[in-house]
Amino acid sequence: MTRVGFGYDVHGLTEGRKLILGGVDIPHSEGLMGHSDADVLIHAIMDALLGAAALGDIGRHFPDTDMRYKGIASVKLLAEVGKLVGSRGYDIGNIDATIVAQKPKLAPYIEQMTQNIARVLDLEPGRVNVKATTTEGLGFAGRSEGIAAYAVSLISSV
Ligand SMILES: Nc1ccn([C@@H]2O[C@H](COP(=O)(O)O)[C@@H](O)[C@H]2O)c(=O)n1
Ligand SMILES: C[C@@]1(CO)OP(=O)(O)OP(=O)(O)OC[C@H]1O
Repeated sequence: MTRVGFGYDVHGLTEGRKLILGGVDIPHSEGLMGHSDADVLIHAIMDALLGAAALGDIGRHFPDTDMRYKGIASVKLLAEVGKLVGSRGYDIGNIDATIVAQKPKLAPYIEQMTQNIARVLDLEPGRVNVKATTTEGLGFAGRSEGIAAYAVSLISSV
């Protein structure tokens, strides 16, 4: 059986934090706030995978009240989600994601993000696609108050 999953996440931008997206440390004047490294792209992807497998969401598996996850690299959590989905008898077909950010320009970092995600989930790179868009200055993302990410995934019973 093939199943689809969807994930969405938002984190606010602030000075004094690193900007980590798809496991890539991106030079910028601000970074994302969160209990973890606040990698909003990885969070959306994890929720898409958990959703496809009917396993809830990241808050259920990695509560933001648990100090084990304070400052953790979200790619480590993604590896856990990949194992969990695999342990339930599913293979990941593909992942597609969109980052919504007015700035910085993300195009130079997209390939590295894609490679990181594929490596962590032990997938061929062609099964992962990451995109970026602005909102033409509209809304919270357009005002650079935060960054959002959307993701979908397909998984299939082995
Ligand atoms: N933070 C971003 C946002 C977008 N891009 C790239 O620019 C292209 C055009 O963006 P629009 O919002 O005008 O659609 C988009 O397709 C991305 O390739 C980017 O690099 N970083
Ligand atoms: C990732 C977790 C880990 O504690 O913390 P945050 O970085 O705050 O991110 P969020 O998107 O709010 O999801 C909750 C948590 O699972």
